[in-house]
Amino acid sequence: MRARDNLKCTRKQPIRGLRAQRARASATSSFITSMRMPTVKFQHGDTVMGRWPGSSLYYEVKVLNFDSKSQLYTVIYKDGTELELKEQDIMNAVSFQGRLRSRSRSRSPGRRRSRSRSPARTTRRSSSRTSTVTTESATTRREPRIKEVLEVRLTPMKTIPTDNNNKPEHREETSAAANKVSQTPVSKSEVEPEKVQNRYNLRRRKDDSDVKPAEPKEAEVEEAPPVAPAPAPTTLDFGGKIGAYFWLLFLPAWVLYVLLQVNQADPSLTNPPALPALDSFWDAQAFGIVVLWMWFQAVLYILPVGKLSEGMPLRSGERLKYRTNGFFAVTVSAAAVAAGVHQGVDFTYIHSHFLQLAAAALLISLLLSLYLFVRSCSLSPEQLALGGNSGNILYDFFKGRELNPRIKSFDLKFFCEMRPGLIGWCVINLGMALTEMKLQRLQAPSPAMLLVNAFQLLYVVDGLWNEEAILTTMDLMHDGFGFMLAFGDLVWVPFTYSLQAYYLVVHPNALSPVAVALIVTVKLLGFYIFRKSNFEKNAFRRNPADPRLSHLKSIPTATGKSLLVSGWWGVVRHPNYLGDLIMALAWSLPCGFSHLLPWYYMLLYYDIILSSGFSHLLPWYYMIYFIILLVHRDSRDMSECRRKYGSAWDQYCRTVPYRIIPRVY
Ligand SMILES: NC(=O)C1=CN([C@@H]2O[C@H](COP(=O)(O)OP(=O)(O)OC[C@H]3O[C@@H](n4cnc5c(N)ncnc54)[C@H](OP(=O)(O)O)[C@@H]3O)[C@@H](O)[C@H]2O)C=CC1
Ligand SMILES: CC(C)=CCC[C@@H](C)[C@H]1CC=C2C3=C(CC[C@@]21C)[C@@]1(C)CC[C@H](O)C(C)(C)[C@@H]1CC3
Repeated sequence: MRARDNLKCTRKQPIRGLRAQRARASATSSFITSMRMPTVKFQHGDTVMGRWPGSSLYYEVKVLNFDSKSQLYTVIYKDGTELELKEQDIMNAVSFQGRLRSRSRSRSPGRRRSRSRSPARTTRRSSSRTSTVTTESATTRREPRIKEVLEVRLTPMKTIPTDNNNKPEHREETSAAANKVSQTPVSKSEVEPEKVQNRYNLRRRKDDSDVKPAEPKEAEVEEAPPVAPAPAPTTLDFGGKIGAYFWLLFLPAWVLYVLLQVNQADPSLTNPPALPALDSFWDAQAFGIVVLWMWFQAVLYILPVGKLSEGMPLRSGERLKYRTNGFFAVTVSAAAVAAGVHQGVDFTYIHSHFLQLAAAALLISLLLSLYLFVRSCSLSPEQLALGGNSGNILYDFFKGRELNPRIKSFDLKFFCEMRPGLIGWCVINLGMALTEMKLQRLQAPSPAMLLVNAFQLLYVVDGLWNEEAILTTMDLMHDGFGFMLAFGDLVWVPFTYSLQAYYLVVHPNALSPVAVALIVTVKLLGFYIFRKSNFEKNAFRRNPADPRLSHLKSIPTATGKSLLVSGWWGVVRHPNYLGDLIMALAWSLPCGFSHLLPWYYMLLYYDIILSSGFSHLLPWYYMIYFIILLVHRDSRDMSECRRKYGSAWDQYCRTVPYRIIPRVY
């Protein structure tokens, strides 16, 4: 009851500025003096800024009480979450604003000009911004490398999921969820913070029904708050610094090795390719073709055709605009390629110069990564991605420092992720189909080749049709743009995702109509799960009140964003990965499953390893890589969401215990 009163009070009486703060403080302090209690910095009822555990985010909170024994303050967030915080993680709203102002003054002259310095203006800004206010903590500012350690007492609590209209979920369902929790405990590593040493004591108000998860409103987002510089990451992905050196050397070498291997007449493991002379990788014409292709895609990207979509709010609250005309780009590209085929352009060149084309793309991705790294050195820490500024040059070069590198409105990360590589992959597949026809003397591509081409084309066209959805993915929202993505987008995707088609050129595989029907069914099932789940998350992130999602339940988080706990996101934590994996299976099946047999025997008889052809692995290459990629991506995302959402994320993990495959993983 008291908590509810406090919450109402928070809503009705936002911070009124220094005078109100002082009046309240003096009234409470005389009360405290008369009670002969030890003096405490913040008083019951004060509206202050409280740091969210494990992050550098501060939210407006109300002080409920102070425990002199533990020296902890109990505070309540606007979504009803109660936490116990140490004094050093709480800031007086006025000094908080002062600090933000002084930071923004010293760091951004442009912003200084656009802001009023009057206290009234300051107060209004702080009270109107009901969602999040972001800054770095005093500790991280002074000592950016200090590991963030917050001693906060949190007790996992039941969060009552609301439906999409923010009505509390039906009681029975809540208790069902609670039962489920006790039956399926979440693993320790999932619940326990990885980077933060926390003792839990997180309480939610008993009655959540009137708590509307605060999604950022347009006006709030437009009033850009000062930006938190990216603190140096405390844990490094991809095996840390040593891992980054390894990947930097291994990934390009691996692609070139695989391409040399598949180029051989006998591509088996027992027949490793001889290292060719360096100049055989270089072909000026192939380089010119790759440059021309990228240029062509860049022109299509900047044409003022199609929608201008808004990205998700950045740490500054700003939202970038993206030209999402991917479907237009793929249509024009298809028309250009069709015209080329009609005019007799020899697309079998792609097959015969695959290695040189890949080497050219590798060179371009390397030059691009160098450019990205150099330009990121002159940026302020606010523009860097979280996780990309470890201070180690090679790690940061690999991981990517700048979050949204742009040349005017040309977004390099968005362009590379969605255009040249992705559309190029389809053109390569077409080249393989035409080569198959030529080498196998066919009138039309084989059914297996047609399936692989059609499935992967559908995947790419779907991605471009729903291009806006990429704006809510990890790469666009969190990852910096560096070698990993530049290489991934421009080399890895087009030149390794097309290996199934490459394989079929010289390894024909006859398919019965039943097999075709089965494979198509698998593909459609995967596609359905992938599309529906991505749609749900994307639509929910764009507009949580979307009427099409009114049947879904969500739980609020202290950041103002909610998490879906029903629908596809209530089945597993990454339903979109599940759909993607099923589709990957359908891409490999047309190449034949008998190739899996040698692998089965390999486990039994070592000597068969030597006689098993590497060619057998090729069609399953994507599937194997993709499982590794998605499992790793899932764990990266888990840590990131744990950091962002704290106990609400734990609650989600308890309610939805499986990550990708229901009841398996
Ligand atoms: N073919 C390929 O090579 C690859 C394909 N992909 C595909 O790309 C797509 C995007 O993948 P990716 O970016 O990795 O991840 P997701 O699209 O799954 O995005 C993860 C983010 O979604 C939000 N989220 C997580 N759980 C919930 C929930 N319950 N309710 C609402 N929001 C939630 C979180 O962000 P927040 O809360 O901050 O909004 C989280 O960080 C997937 O379909 C994947 O299969 C990915 C990699 C490679
Ligand atoms: C080994 C290595 C260097 C890996 C880098 C990872 C990248 C290859 C992938 C990271 C996320 C990706 C996505 C797609 C392609 C692969 C990369 C770039 C994607 C564009 C494919 C089409 C989908 O419809 C998609 C838009 C959902 C997807 C987004 C993520």
